[in-house]
Amino acid sequence: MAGEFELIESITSDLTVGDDVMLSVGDDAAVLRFSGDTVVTTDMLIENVHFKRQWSSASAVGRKAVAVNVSDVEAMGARPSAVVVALAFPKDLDQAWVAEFEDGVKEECATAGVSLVGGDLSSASVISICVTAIGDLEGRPPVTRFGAKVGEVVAVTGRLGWSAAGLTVLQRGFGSPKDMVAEHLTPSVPYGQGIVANDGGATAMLDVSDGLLADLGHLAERSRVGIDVDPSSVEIPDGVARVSAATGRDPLGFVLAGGEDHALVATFRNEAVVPKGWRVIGRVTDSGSVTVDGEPWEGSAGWDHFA
Ligand SMILES: Nc1ncnc2c1ncn2[C@@H]1O[C@H](COP(=O)(O)OP(=O)(O)O)[C@@H](O)[C@H]1O
Ligand SMILES: Cc1ncc(C[n+]2csc(CCOP(=O)(O)OP(=O)(O)O)c2C)c(N)n1
Ligand SMILES: [Mg+2]
Ligand SMILES: [Mg+2]
Ligand SMILES: [Mg+2]
Repeated sequence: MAGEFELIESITSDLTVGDDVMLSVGDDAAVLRFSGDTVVTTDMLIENVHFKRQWSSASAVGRKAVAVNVSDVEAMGARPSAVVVALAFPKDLDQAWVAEFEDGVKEECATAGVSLVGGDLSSASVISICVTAIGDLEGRPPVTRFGAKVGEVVAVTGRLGWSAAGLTVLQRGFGSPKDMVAEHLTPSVPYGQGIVANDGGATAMLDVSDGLLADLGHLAERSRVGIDVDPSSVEIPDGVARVSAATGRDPLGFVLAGGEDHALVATFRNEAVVPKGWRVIGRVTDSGSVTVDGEPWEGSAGWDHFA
């Protein structure tokens, strides 16, 4: 393994940045210039909690670390601008793992349209990653979790259930359906749709990380409303149906409570204003809780790190 500063040099020597980056890596902090209010968010990926080395390539872990963070910037209705990436790993880790991880980070930054403007390296007993993502509202209002009103519709864009189906087969030692597994290892965030929803009049929004019903629960609580999901409007992807048949688990469970989807879910005043590419899956009610076809969901609504 190279020394810390040689590693930083090899990671950062080929970086390119966007026009809003005044100063990138090599100083004590980066400097960005925005035209509107700034959005900032952070999320960690911890080995054996969020990924396993035997399941994920280093590149997939790098891509996921960026994707799950930029997803939160999208969920505020902002334009994602930049990320900083902190990585800690065991001293005996193969240096190629670090290089491939950083390649994955850069690849996803390019896909998401963000600049890598800094980071940190440390040693640790397991691979631990912390990304902070920054976005520019460019004069728009933020789309919060607390703006949903009774009578509005709930709509989603992105893939629901794929990630959980992929995780389920990985946990059983299998590698297919490949599209489900790939989605779990690197979620395909609907980049650009946060702004589309904001400009389309979304009244509240979040990204689905813990599970659709759990996350809708956060939105309902913050907005002091209820939400009813119409299960007949929720598509069951082929791969989810296959994993469900193989495991005997309810396909709706993957879609409604699976987690790590990084789809965007938002409320809109009515169906007519729902943007193209978004599917209506439910309504905002006055029940004060999240229901599925009017009934409480039996079983887990999503992930809890300490449950
Ligand atoms: N350790 C912490 N200190 C301060 N705020 C936190 C901490 N952990 C989570 N939060 C905040 O709590 C809110 C919910 O967090 P979380 O469920 O992780 O959101 P998300 O699923 O979008 O990542 C966010 O606003 C987040 O910034
Ligand atoms: C090895 C492994 N076990 C379990 C999971 C499943 N899992 C881990 S964290 C999580 C929920 C989302 O992660 P979190 O850190 O809560 O993200 P946030 O809500 O903060 O965006 C899920 C479904 C996984 N991805 N990898
Ligand atoms: Mg979080
Ligand atoms: Mg979120
Ligand atoms: Mg969470």
